[in-house]
Amino acid sequence: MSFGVSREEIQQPAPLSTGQNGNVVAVLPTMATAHRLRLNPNTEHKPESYEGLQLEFSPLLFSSLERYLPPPLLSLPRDSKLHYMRDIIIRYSPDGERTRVQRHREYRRKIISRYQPLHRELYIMHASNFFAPSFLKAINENKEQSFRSIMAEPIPGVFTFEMFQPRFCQLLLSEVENFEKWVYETKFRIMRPNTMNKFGAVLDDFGLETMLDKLMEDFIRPISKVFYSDVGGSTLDSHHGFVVEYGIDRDIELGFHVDDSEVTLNVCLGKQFSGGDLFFRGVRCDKHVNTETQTDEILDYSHIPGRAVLHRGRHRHGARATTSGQRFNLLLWCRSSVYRELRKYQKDFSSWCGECQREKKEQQRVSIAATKQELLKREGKAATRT
Ligand SMILES: O=C(O)CCC(=O)C(=O)O
Ligand SMILES: [Fe+2]
Repeated sequence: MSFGVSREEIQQPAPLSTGQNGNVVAVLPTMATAHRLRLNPNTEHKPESYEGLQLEFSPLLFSSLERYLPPPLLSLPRDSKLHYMRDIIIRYSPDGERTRVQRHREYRRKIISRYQPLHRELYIMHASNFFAPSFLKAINENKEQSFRSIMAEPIPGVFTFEMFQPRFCQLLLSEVENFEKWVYETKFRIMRPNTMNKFGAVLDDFGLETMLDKLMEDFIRPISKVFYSDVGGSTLDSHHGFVVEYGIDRDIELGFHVDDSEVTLNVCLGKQFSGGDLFFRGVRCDKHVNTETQTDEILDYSHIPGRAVLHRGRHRHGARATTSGQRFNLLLWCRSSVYRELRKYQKDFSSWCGECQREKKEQQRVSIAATKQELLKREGKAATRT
């Protein structure tokens, strides 16, 4: 399940980027992600003892639940496992998170019971009707080489490929417009995808959650497992799916930001438009989110209907003004609860953060220079002795 989002604006020192006014980075604060458990317990695993700790639930509950944790979490410190399991228990406890989840469920239930879908065929995954044949073939082959054969990678970590059939794009657009019409006529107060968008609709809220879950699990996760394993690409387990709408009477542009996702799928659905380029400016961890852009991190991409862009959520980006016509894009923010838990303990992000990489290289350069200096000094001393 996913929730409405708010974004937080952060000051950004002037980046080395072309033409964007944005000296602001908008970061989407972390939303509650769906923590997951295994279906069957790992009977080989010997759980820790949680006796003697100040806990609001029985220590035995934690020991029993530990066998259900996803395998990568089992070797974490006891505190971490405790934290993860506590989040799950709280979700099912009387107050707090549970109230929030329940309110959102109630909101969805109301919409789904009142809104009449226009194209029911969209609500169940039908791969051969939805996807371009080249995309389906690559997914079926499920090999890095097959994925690469249909993809362009204009800058490391950003992949673009033909994904949806034109008819699917038209049907989804027409469904979203029908939903918006219903919202207008019934004056139902809906939540927009996030606070930076005044327009657009959360697809999960009006019945498309199951279809989008399938899209993530069967189509995006296999690709992410290959290209984004360093940010939990193989353990994506929840999503936030929505459509954004740009044009003269809609949103115009989208400021510089990072997504609240591990991996983002962004597909242009149409219609006819000019402008609206997506710009990328390097991947950053929390600590480095406001650091300068390097020249080799600059990418400007023009959307093409039916074509997908796949990137890490932490890849800084924004969308320029749509100057005429209307642009609709489908966004699927894919998240991994397991990765988010692990990230709290792992502070080396140099496999994906451009600035962490630069810092690491600089440290290595300094240490090599110091070693060379030391060796030269020793050789110099040895030379004077002989
Ligand atoms: O409009 C676009 O293509 C970008 C949308 C986006 O980045 C977002 O909604 O997070
Ligand atoms: Fe985004």
